[in-house]
Amino acid sequence: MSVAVMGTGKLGELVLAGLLRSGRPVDQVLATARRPERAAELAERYGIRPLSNEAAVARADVLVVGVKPQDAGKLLDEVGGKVTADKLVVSLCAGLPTSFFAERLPDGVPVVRVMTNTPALVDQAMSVLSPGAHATEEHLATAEEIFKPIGRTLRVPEYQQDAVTALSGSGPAYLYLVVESMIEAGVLLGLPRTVAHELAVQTAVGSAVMLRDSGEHPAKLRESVTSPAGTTAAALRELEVGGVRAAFLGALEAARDRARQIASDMAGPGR
Ligand SMILES: NC(=O)C1=CN([C@@H]2O[C@H](COP(=O)(O)OP(=O)(O)OC[C@H]3O[C@@H](n4cnc5c(N)ncnc54)[C@H](OP(=O)(O)O)[C@@H]3O)[C@@H](O)[C@H]2O)C=CC1
Ligand SMILES: O=C(O)[C@@H]1CCC=N1
Repeated sequence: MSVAVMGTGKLGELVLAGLLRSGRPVDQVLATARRPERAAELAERYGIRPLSNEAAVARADVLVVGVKPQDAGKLLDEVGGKVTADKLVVSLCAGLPTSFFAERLPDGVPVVRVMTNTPALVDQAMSVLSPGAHATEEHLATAEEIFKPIGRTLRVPEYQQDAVTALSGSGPAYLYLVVESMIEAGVLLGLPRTVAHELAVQTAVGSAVMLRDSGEHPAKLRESVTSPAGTTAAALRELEVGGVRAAFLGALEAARDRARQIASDMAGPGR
């Protein structure tokens, strides 16, 4: 089964690299790019020969749409009409419902919507799948074959995908901001930047692995760090005064609302 990444940017490249890393033969991994310089970069890095969108649609069994949501309409105008119902379209586009694709593809073409994230780089992605109208169990399993080797997968009903995008799609950025802020705080306290960096990164990695492997609720793990009348309680009070929890609630709502806005901006003919 051959897979084409259509629009190989930051996320598309991670999927492409994951396909190759997971042992898929190089002649079954295809990619398209808009700019010749980008095509050359991908060819050099992965030993593939990027091809046109039209050639990818003709050759691949699975078409992974990696363009920005705002470019998806144009891509579908270009090649959507040539996609046949024996192919599978996998959309990585934030916000866009599978109905957006169904309206621009021939009748019966199956579409699976997937929200993955950048830890795909280290086979630690969280990829969340939802079937569109014509996608069967077999199509979902085919999509999972692409994403399981690069992390965890989960299926949710499509109406949950904007919330998923806000949590795990954008989530790495929130965690990086926390680590970045801890590094700056360490520097403020007088630590050399390299030391602050190492401490913050290893603390993030150790805490994340413990969270996953212990299976404990984060509140319990936080309590076990917080000694009575100790340093952690003093720090946590400042974070609560700063409204960190409320800021996260507001941030995820904003991300969810932005996903909805992207979809409504793209709705209608000619977009
Ligand atoms: N980045 C992330 O963490 C995540 C992104 N996503 C989704 O993934 C998608 C890609 O995001 P991201 O990788 O960040 O964005 P990028 O802009 O890095 O990637 C999009 C790529 O598509 C290319 N492209 C656009 N139109 C065409 C076309 N007609 N034919 C061929 N290639 C084309 C662009 O080319 P050019 O280089 O010329 O601009 C670019 O390389 C988005 O839909 C986003 O919502 C989902 C989850 C996480
Ligand atoms: O910021 C974005 O729109 C994309 C989708 C989720 C993560 N990055």
